[in-house]
Amino acid sequence: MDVIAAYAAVMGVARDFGMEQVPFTAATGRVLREPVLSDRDFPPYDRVTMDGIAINFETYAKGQIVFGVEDIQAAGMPRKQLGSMADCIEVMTGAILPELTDTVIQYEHLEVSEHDGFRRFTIKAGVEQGQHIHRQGADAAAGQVLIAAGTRISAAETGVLASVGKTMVSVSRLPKVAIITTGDELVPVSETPDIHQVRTSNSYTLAAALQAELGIQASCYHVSDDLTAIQQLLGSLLDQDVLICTGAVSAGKYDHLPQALEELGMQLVFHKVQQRPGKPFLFGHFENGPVVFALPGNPVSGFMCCYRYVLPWLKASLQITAAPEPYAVLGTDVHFKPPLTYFMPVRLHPVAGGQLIALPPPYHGSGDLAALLQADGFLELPSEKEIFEKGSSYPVWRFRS
Ligand SMILES: Nc1nc2c(c(=O)[nH]1)N[C@H]1C(S)=C(S)[C@@H](COP(=O)(O)OP(=O)(O)OC[C@H]3O[C@@H](n4cnc5c(N)ncnc54)[C@H](O)[C@@H]3O)O[C@H]1N2
Ligand code: MOO
Repeated sequence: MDVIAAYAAVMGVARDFGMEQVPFTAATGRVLREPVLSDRDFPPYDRVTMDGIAINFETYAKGQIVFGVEDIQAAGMPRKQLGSMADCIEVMTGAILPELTDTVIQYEHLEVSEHDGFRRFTIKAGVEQGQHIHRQGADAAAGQVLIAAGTRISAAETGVLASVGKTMVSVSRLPKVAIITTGDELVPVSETPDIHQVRTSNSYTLAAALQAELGIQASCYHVSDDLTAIQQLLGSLLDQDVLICTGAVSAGKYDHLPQALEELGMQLVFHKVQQRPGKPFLFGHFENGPVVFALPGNPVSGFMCCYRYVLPWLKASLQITAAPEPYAVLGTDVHFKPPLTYFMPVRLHPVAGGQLIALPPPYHGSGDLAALLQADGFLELPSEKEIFEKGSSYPVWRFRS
């Protein structure tokens, strides 16, 4: 199966994890499931945007430049009204524009003087009618959709939720995800491995990706290379929404995972994708049970499959409105012969004009986890070609922004 077909097959079994109501203060990073409307015009009144005075422009247009001060209108004060067209009201940023005024002049363009105990302002610069007023409804009318359903709530959305008084919001429920690692060569992080052993890292990489990208808190399990033990563990996790396994999925004598999943009743969608890394990737689902991503054990393989398949699937299932994939431009010629889609680790260099130039760091294959430290994403080089010229562009799956 090729990458395009595998991706389509994965997306074909998208699930809905449901919704929940959360306080807006706890909603950052979550996916909004209802449109958020403006409860009133934005701004809700003609808002003064400079500290200074408000006048009626017609008086100024007739040639008057000295204005006596009648009153003051500060932010938070109920609206006042200009008594005489020959006068002004001092106004502060954020205040409602006083009635019968239509123009604001900032203090920097004024000279203050006192006359018979009265304060007066003389205008020292040109004035345009209506200046320094943020008009009622200029940003949004009451009842307008400000945030569409499907938006991932960022700091900007949080501010708008506060502005419209939306204390509780409906968001996608986060799925229950279990990450299962396999392999007798793996030892816990806190232990010193023997020469033939390695510390386990895949569960941490994948859990970190889910946490960072979607705020999902996965639970992690490890099981030895034993068919019965694998079956027991998987059997106890069928109440999860998603199982992400790593390792034991290729052709080795101890690669029991495909058999264990099949015997538990998983419906296999595919096993093996024409890609490097990540060729032994297996995908399936249980009827009324979890969706299963069985990723190859090699650390870069699992990581790539997570960004190319697992995260897009989770985003679709969480009902996030999809953004188009970014492209990057190859900064060097690349040769890749096998008839496989090549996901090449690349560092991305932004250049003037908005392009991203992709350059591969030294990379020694899918066991070379440390190569990712010098990379920002995977450039997807299609299987139909062997030579990829400098200057050509391809989709890039970013894991660092
Ligand atoms: N005869 C064949 N051999 C292999 C094939 C094949 O098609 N035919 N595919 C190769 C490819 S490609 C990959 S990728 C690997 C994937 O193998 P498995 O998914 O079965 O993974 P393991 O054999 O269990 O482990 C591979 C490698 O990754 C290390 N690993 C595993 N889990 C972790 C972890 N949690 N943390 C850190 N490192 C981990 C493991 O130690 C191995 O070095 O198969 C090829 N072989
Ligand atoms: O496809 Mo494997 O993931 O090359 O190492």
